[in-house]
Amino acid sequence: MTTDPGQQRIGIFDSGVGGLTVLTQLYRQLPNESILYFGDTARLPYGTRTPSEIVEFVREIMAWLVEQDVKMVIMACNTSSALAMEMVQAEFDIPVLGVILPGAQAAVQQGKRIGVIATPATAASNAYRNAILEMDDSCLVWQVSCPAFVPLVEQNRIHDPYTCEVAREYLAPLIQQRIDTLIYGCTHYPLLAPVLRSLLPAGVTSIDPAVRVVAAAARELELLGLRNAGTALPTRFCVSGPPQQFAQLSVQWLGCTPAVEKISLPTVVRSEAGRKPSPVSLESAE
Ligand SMILES: N[C@@H](CCC(=O)O)C(=O)O
Repeated sequence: MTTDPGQQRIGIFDSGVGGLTVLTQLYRQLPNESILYFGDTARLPYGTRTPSEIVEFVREIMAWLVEQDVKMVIMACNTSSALAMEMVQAEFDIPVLGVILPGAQAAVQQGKRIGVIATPATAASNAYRNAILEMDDSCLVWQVSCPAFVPLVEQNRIHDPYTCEVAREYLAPLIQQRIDTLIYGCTHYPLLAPVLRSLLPAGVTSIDPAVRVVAAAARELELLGLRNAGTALPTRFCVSGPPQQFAQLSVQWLGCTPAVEKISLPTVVRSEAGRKPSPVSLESAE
């Protein structure tokens, strides 16, 4: 166990390279913090999985991150944030932030006609629609499920003409509705920003929830007295699939080739350390 809690790492996770958009924001806004990045590359994409599969994956990842002694977790994955936030808050006793609320908040401060592009699981969950309407019920929300995007990013086909074609199709109904704001409702999508921006009318503001979630993490660390006063350690990158593939793909966004470890996630058992103890009933407390 680390003695100074400030020096513990912040754990962030995604199915693949999408979380790098959150990592980039962490480097910008919290340069002194040390990060542990996990990409569940053996099981991506998450967006076409069932809700119960997603909850199970997140449970395993959370248990592993707690084992690694992180001081906070940022779910750098909209699909996980949309489907597993409730489970995480009920079962794990460390600060955890998701991307949905910060993204919704940024959008309602920006516009009234809001488009959301997201994975099929996130779109079907209505997490963004519900969060936006709860904050401002005068907003209009259109959600589009974009199943092709994550595989295209993970196959490094961002500049492929086919990607532009697919993006044009996904954005068409939103442009037709004259949206003024577009939420990148998947952390992979800011990596497609050059393509998406070339198709969107100039007046549409695009929202990357990563900016806000990291700002919220900074406030939370401050509040809890968990900011690192020292210098950041190099980011530790871990994946469940081939490490070389992740390293080769991510170099274009990181600007250097990361050292990547392959790890196996633990099978979760209820009484693991760091998890909330199950509530004690009156009978057993007596
Ligand atoms: N980065 C993705 C995960 C997408 C996927 O694996 O389908 C998200 O934010 O939802």
